[in-house]
Amino acid sequence: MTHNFQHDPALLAKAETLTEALPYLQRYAGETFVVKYGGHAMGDPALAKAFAENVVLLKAVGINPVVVHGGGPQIGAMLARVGVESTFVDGLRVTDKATAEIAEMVLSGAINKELVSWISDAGGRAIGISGKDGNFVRARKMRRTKRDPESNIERIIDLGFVGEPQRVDPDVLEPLSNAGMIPVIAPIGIGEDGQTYNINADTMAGAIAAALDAARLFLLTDVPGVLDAEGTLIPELDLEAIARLTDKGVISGGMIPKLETCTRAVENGVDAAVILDGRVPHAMLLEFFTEQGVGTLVREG
Ligand SMILES: Nc1ncnc2c1ncn2[C@@H]1O[C@H](COP(=O)(O)OP(=O)(O)O)[C@@H](O)[C@H]1O
Ligand SMILES: CC(=O)N[C@@H](CCC(=O)OP(=O)(O)O)C(=O)O
Repeated sequence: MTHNFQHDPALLAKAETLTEALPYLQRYAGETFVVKYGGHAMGDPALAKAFAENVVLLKAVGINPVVVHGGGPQIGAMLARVGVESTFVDGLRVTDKATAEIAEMVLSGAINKELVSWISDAGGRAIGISGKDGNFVRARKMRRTKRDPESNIERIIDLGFVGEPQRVDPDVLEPLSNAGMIPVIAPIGIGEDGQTYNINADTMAGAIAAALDAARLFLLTDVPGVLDAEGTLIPELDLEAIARLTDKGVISGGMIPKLETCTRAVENGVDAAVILDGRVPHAMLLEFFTEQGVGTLVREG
C-alpha cells in the first residue's frame, strides 16, 4: 500500500502557534482526554517535545489528560539485543515469560520515565505508573481465536502472557489528577494471581478511556490515520465501516488492535476516538482547530 497523504504546510505553520488552539480546547475544560503515544512516534526528540507541550497545554486549560504509552519497537530492540525472538499475531506480540519480563522492563522502566521527564521539561508534573500500581488495571489472559479460511474451523491462538484489561480502577488516578499531576501509564497489567501481563498499548488506552468516561481517545501513531486501499486518508469511520474494511483486509497488522480499541471505546461511552499522526507536530491540537480534523475520527455512527 502506498501512503500518499500530504499534510497542508499552512496548517502545520498554524500549529506552531499553540495559543491559537486555546479557545477550541477551553470548551473541553473538566473533560478527560486519554492520549496513547505509540512507540513508532517516539523516536524524534523535537516531536517528543511538541507532544509533551501539548499535554501540558491540555492540563493548563483544565482538561484532564491521561497519557498511555507504547514501546513496541523499543521492546523489539531489547529482545534482539538479548537474543529473544519475537512473533506477532494480528498486531499482538506473542509473549512468553522472558518476553514479559523484558516488556515490563522497557515499558515501565525506560520509556515510562522518559515520558515523565519530557512532560516535566515542558513544565508539567507527570507521575508514571503501570497497571500494577495500586491495582489500577486488573488483567486476564487474552483469548483470541482465528477462523481457518479453508476448513472454516475456529482455532484458539495462545498468545502467552498477553493480557486484556478486566477491571480498571479510576480511583487510582483521581487523586493524582486532582493534585495537578498528569498520569503516564505503561501498558502492563496484573492478574488476580499476581501474574504480569503484557497489554497492547492501544487496548490499554481504550479500556482506560472507557473507565474514565473520556471525551476523547487519541491514538498517535506513524501514519496519518486509517488509509483506504489506495493509501488515501479516511477522515471518518463508523463501526459498520470498520467491520467492512477489516473483512476486506484493508486493515491489517497494528491497525487491527487500534480499530478494535476505537470500536470498544465508543461502544463503552467515549464520545469519539481519533487515530492520528504522531509525527506531525501538535497533531492533537490540529485535530481541534481544523474543520475536518487531521486524522481518522471514529464515532459510533
Ligand atoms: N488501513 C491501514 N491504514 C493505516 N495503517 C495501516 C493500515 N493497515 C495496516 N496499517 C499499519 O498499522 C501501522 C500502525 O500500527 P503500529 O505499528 O502498531 O503503530 P504504533 O506503534 O503507533 O501502535 C501502520 O504503520 C501501518 O503499517
Ligand atoms: C501484547 C502486545 O503486543 N504488547 C505490546 C506493548 C507495547 C505496545 O503496544 O507498543 P506500541 O503501541 O508502540 O505498538 C508489545 O509487546 O509490543
